[in-house]
Amino acid sequence: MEKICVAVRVRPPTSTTQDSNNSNGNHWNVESNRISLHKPLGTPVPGASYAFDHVFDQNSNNSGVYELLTKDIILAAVEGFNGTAFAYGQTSSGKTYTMNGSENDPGIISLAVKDVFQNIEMATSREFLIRVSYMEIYNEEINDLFAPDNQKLQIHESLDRGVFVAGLREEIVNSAEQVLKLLESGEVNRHFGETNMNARSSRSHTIFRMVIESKGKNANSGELSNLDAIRVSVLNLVDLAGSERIVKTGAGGIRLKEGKHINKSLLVLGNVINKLSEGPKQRGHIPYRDSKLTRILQPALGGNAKTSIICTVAPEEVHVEESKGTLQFASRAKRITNCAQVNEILSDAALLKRQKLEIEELREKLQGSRSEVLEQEILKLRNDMLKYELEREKLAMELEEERKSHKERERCISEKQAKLDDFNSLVTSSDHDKRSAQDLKEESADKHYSRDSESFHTPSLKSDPNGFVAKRSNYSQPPEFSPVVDNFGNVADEDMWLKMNNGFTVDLDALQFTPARTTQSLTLNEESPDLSIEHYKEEIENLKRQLANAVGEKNELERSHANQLLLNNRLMEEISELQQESLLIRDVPKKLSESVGNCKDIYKDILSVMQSFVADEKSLTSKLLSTTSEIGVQLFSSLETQFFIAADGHNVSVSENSLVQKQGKVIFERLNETISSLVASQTITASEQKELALEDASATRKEEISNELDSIKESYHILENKFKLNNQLLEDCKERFCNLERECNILKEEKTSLFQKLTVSDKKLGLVNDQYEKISKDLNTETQRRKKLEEEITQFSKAFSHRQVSFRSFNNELKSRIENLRAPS
Ligand SMILES: Nc1ncnc2c1ncn2[C@@H]1O[C@H](COP(=O)(O)OP(=O)(O)OP(=O)(O)O)[C@@H](O)[C@H]1O
Repeated sequence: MEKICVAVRVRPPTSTTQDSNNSNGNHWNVESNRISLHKPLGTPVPGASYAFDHVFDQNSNNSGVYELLTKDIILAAVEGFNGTAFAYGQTSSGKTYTMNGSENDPGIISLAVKDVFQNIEMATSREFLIRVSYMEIYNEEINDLFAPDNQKLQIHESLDRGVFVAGLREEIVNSAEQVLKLLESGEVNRHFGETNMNARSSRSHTIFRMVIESKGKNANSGELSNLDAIRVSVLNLVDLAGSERIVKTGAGGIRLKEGKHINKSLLVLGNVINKLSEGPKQRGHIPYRDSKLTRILQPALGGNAKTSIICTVAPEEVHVEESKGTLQFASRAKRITNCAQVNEILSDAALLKRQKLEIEELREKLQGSRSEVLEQEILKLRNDMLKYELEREKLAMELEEERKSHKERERCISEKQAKLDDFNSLVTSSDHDKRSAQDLKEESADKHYSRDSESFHTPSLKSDPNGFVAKRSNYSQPPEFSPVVDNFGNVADEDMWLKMNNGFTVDLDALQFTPARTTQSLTLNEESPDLSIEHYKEEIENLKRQLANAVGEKNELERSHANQLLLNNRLMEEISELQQESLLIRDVPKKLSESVGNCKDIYKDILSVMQSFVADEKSLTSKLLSTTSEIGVQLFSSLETQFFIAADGHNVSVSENSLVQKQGKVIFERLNETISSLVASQTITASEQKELALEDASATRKEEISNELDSIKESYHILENKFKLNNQLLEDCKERFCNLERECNILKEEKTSLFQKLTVSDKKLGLVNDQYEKISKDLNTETQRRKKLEEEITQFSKAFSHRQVSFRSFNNELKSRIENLRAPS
């Protein structure tokens, strides 16, 4: 047995609260492992001093916290002990910072992951398998952070796995880096939200889980008991959502709903811690089942695990009340003792494990049903079992009969086969005996055997006189008929024919039997010598058909026999399954009887607690309570008896039923008596009534006033907050107005300078326009001048060509005159 390790960590004041913290109010003082509230002048506030295993002040870092609080748990987890570390505290007190850390100050989760892998590397004598999962409990629903589609997962409980979340994705990992990457991806799916208290407030409880399995490396050679065992430990690292006062967080809508769920589950956690801190005798029923969080953390709280809790505290004076609440929670948690032990599973117990699982599944299936339904189901299963047994016996008998008739048929077939063989041998020997000189005559004729001969295709006999064909053709008497081929199985194949007949090929298809044989050595024929060969043929054909039928029948029977065997095996399997199931079911009433016993104890506890609230033992309420208690206990006892009887393996007999009925009757009478006595006690005197009425009225009034006072306080807080908010808004507005005014002036200046620039540009534009018009005019004049010049050039070129023509004719004329002149006259 060891106590839970509890530490407190005070976070540094946040930038938004730093100013208010500087105000000279009460403050927390940390000294060694003690934290106490001090007045502004340093005197301690009475009753507000707490001691823990460790107290970390504002200057602490995550690795310091890890070293002192969590490292041992991680080492133990590698050695096979379950471990849990969780952070508890009001919203914005630094839980997520402690568990997840920051870039410069890695949190407990990443330090733990790295340490696990480092320790595994050092444990060289064992081999390890690590699985990780990451879930959140958001609005009392479990979601898988590694697989966002896995929502609303259910919690189950089994003998070997304990409490577990069904359907949660588990990743097998082999390095710290891989785990940290997975965590990063899971973090994206987590629910965060902004509140007045925390810009990034966790809206869900998260549980990061590592399952560490290990086995000795030399399992086969070493001592069986130690090395063959598999160690399985579960390490939970939990970041709880913070408790919050709705007024402070300013939550509404979704945030409000989340806040309610968070507070409710933390309240249940508080209740569980309260109960556990009371010690084993006083604690009674522990309400683990009241929330998913406590259900999952059940082994960590008073169970088989090493557990540490880090309670985070916000230093600001405004949070003093919440911080006190956290410290009280921590003080109570300190009293809890756990009993951690190495979890070892023997490998040859795997079958047993599976059976336990099946029993568990069956139990779960049956849980929630009422006892009659259970009994009916048991009866139904028993009936089914009997039915199956009967059916099995019937089938076994049928099978036996089938076997017998099968043997009979086989015997018939073998007899027929023997007959047929006899017949064949008779036919063969008779053929052999009746070889005749006719063969010799045919021998010469066969020399000239022609393949064209339509009548009789018989192979050469001379080629191999001792061969099969020759022998078969060697009739002692002149045959009128060729031998009868009884069975083509005995006839040589084509190659053989060729070998035997020196290249002569016989057409087996054309082989015919000659008609009407007169002599046969067969006994049958002796009795009826006139029997024709057709008759034999027919008989042989018949026998062959019979044989084929018999063989078919035999095959069919073999098939059905195999089917029957299969069916039989299947039935045997089903029956043994059913027998196992019925054995398991037989255990159910016993378990139910146990759980009814437990319920009875819890019920008693509840009622005794309720009675302790009633001051006057003789009051009506007290009487009512004690009667209810007795009735309830009796009811539970009858249920217990019922289940006990059922667990004994009997159906509830008539006499037992009447016993239960009697008990019911007694309960009913007791109830009637109580009601009448209650009614009687109501007739009290008028003065007593008045007194009571007055007392009631004053109590009610007092309660009303106290309620009103509470609501006024609450409204005052709300108004105060609103006032602060409005002031803040006003300040913001002023600042924004100044900013806007400044921006407006700048804009005005910009506008004037732009206007000036615009005028200058206008002037420049006018000048450019003038220049443009002038250039256009010049261009027109130039164009016209150019046109004129072109016309002149045209005229000049016309005149030039005209002159060129007249010059050429003048030249010609001149040339002819010179010719004339030169010519001798
Ligand atoms: N030890 C610390 N050193 C520096 N900053 C811290 C420390 N603890 C908390 N903070 C800062 O305080 C703020 C609130 O912390 P955090 O989000 O961890 O609170 P929480 O308890 O997880 O709140 P909630 O329950 O709303 O999720 C964050 O900005 C965080 O960085």
